[in-house]
Amino acid sequence: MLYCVEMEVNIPETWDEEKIKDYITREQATSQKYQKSGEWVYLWRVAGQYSNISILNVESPDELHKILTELPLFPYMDITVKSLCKHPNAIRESMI
Ligand SMILES: O=C(O)CC1=CCC(=O)O1
Repeated sequence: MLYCVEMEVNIPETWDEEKIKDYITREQATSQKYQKSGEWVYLWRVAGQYSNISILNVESPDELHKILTELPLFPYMDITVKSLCKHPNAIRESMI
């Protein structure tokens, strides 16, 4: 199942640089684990915003939930999930 996920990051203003660095390092490790497994297919920064657009290819909504809640920054992100299916007018097969 394909999902488009938008994650808007809201780091609390009270965090110091060390704490921010720690979260970002652990966030990277978690997302790269799923990028390497092939479940996290694309990760794009939204230009000019502290947010990303990601495409995930996972077995189920439960698996998507498991991955998203494993992210250290999960409690500090506003997340929007959209389920994707084929567009009838698409001229290319999905590369995923
Ligand atoms: O967009 C961000 O910086 C938050 C994030 C989610 C996965 C990741 O690697 O970073």
